Amino acid sequence: MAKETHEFQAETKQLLDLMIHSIYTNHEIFLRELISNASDAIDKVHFASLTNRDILEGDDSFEIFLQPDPEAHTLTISDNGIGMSRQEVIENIGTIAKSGTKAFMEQLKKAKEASEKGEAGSEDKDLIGQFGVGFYSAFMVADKVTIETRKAGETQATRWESTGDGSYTIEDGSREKRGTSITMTLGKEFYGDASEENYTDTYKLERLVKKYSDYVRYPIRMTFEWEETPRDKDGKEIEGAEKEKKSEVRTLNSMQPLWTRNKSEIKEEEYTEFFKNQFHEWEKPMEVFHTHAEGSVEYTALLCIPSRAPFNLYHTDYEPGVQLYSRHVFIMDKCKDLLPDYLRFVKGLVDSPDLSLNISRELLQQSRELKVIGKALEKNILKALSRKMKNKREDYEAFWNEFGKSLKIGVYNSMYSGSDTMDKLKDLLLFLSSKDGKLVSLKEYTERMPESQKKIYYATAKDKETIEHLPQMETLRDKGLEVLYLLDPVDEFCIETLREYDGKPFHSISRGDLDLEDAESQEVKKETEDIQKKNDALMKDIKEVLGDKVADVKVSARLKSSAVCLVADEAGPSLSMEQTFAEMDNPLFKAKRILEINPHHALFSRLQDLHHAGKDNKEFKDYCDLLYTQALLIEGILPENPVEFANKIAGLMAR
Ligand SMILES: Nc1ncnc2c1ncn2[C@@H]1O[C@H](COP(=O)(O)OP(=O)(O)OP(=O)(O)O)[C@@H](O)[C@H]1O
Repeated sequence: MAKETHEFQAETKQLLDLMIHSIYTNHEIFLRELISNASDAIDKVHFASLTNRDILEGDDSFEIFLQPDPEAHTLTISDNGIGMSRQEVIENIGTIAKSGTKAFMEQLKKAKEASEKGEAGSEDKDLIGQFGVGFYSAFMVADKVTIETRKAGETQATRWESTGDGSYTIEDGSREKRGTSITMTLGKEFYGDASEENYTDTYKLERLVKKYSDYVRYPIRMTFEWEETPRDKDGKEIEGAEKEKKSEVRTLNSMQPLWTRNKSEIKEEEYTEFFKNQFHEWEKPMEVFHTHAEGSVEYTALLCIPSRAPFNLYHTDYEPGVQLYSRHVFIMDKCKDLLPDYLRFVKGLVDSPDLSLNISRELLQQSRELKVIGKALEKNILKALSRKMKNKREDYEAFWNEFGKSLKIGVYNSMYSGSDTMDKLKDLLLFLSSKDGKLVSLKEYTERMPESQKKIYYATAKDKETIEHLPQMETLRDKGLEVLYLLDPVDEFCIETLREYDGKPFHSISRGDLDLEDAESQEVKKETEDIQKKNDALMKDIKEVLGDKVADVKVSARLKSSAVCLVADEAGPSLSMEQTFAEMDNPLFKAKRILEINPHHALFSRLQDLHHAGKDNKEFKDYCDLLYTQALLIEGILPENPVEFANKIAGLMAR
């Protein structure tokens, strides 16, 4: 096919521009990224060869080869992996289909700004791996990148070339063997003996491979050349003899998988490097699990809880799962059937001789062995979390802030899966408390409940301040009752799924009756019921005016200084759940709204007066409407018709 020139996608252009002009100083990681791509490509052909040996075309000595050329100022990284077809090159290299790219660019811009402001540490963030824009990192050091690739099983090779300036060319290539070679024509700061970052220097490359890619499972090889004075038969240099050129191909990486080594001999930094290398982590993991078991199923697991949640952890494009190996041979990436979904943030691998290499992935994912391993690992992780919560509270809270949402979603989902997940997770949950503004567990909450309190109270809103200003909070605050603040929409779904903790039911302060048991509250309740009876007609007429906006209108026992509040009926969704459903474009779930009016507020007697003048009186109707809209606003819900509301207020003010 003829040579074609293609424009990069607008997003790709932006990304390349940022890469090239980035202040991102850790250029050397480009090597790790390209080696990691090469290793992935070999994994793919290796795996395909398990069921189709022909794909290897007789070449099964997998390797990655580095070829620096100081004269031409180039560095080539070759692999005999799966390769790419012309179409795949266009799809994988020319376009960025990943939704993460935008987020990546924002982070990169932020890092740039932070570094311009001189904020410490801002430049070390290894953003590249996190967002999976690995290949493009080549443009940090190269003025031109050339790819020669041939897909295993196909005959035509493809050549791709770009200077990173907005377009690339693509044409037929001449590569004969399957696999990919990426040649970087290095920028002038990146070659030559005078350069601090000379990527044509074999010793520098060797050091970088040791540092970043030592555990890569395939040999990373390079030819070393040197000059040597010839020696005599006793091994002594021959005086005056002319130096001879020597060369040797050496393997740069140890290839010994870290997880096969003895735990006690592994340093913390080695684990950190490993997770950075293999799992695109960019900081030291929060927790590392390295276990070996020899029960009914033998396995070694090396897992970690990262120190930060990836930006897309809860998006559909996030792929959870751990890598699987059998006797150190890679089987698959991202096996999501090993651990439950609520542990989707756990990264790492499992290597087991009991996992079969030769069955389909579908069967493998349902295998008994995998289930046994998964259950054991889940147990280990939960135990470790529970220990952390008990003994290292600060660390646990750091974990919670990053990954708590996952556990809460896990509890909610157990409603459908019918599993015992809920029981496993309930003691690991934390919520913000009204007591001291700190995070509290359900156990801690119930242990410090006064005896007269029979329920666990909670309030929902977008932020702490809104809850603190809710009219309903006043009574509870006055009585010194602790309220859990549920600030994330998933919190309420989680609590509703649990229903109770240690026999104590959860109760929203914006729902049904508060059921306070103390003597004073009982008295208020009785008094409220009396007022309700006496004002039955008033309540009925307010309800009639408001029509189907509310399910009921009641005299309130929960209000102190505010005139009104809106609560939801005991059954059905709450107001905040209704909001969440509406945001999810699911407006069918509606809360049954109950308007509560404070009988001790001056407005109440005004309402009574207006009511005396007749329920069809316009002013009475306006008051009812205004009261309802106020209650909506307090809940953070916009009125359906803000103009009408504003006009009514204006009219009232002008009177
Ligand atoms: N050496 C290679 N051999 C075959 N395909 C490759 C090679 N290098 C890159 N690719 C293809 O190009 C795609 C894009 O690579 P890139 O490094 O930008 O992202 P990635 O590898 O998918 O993500 P990440 O860097 O997070 O692993 C790869 O997914 C792969 O399909």
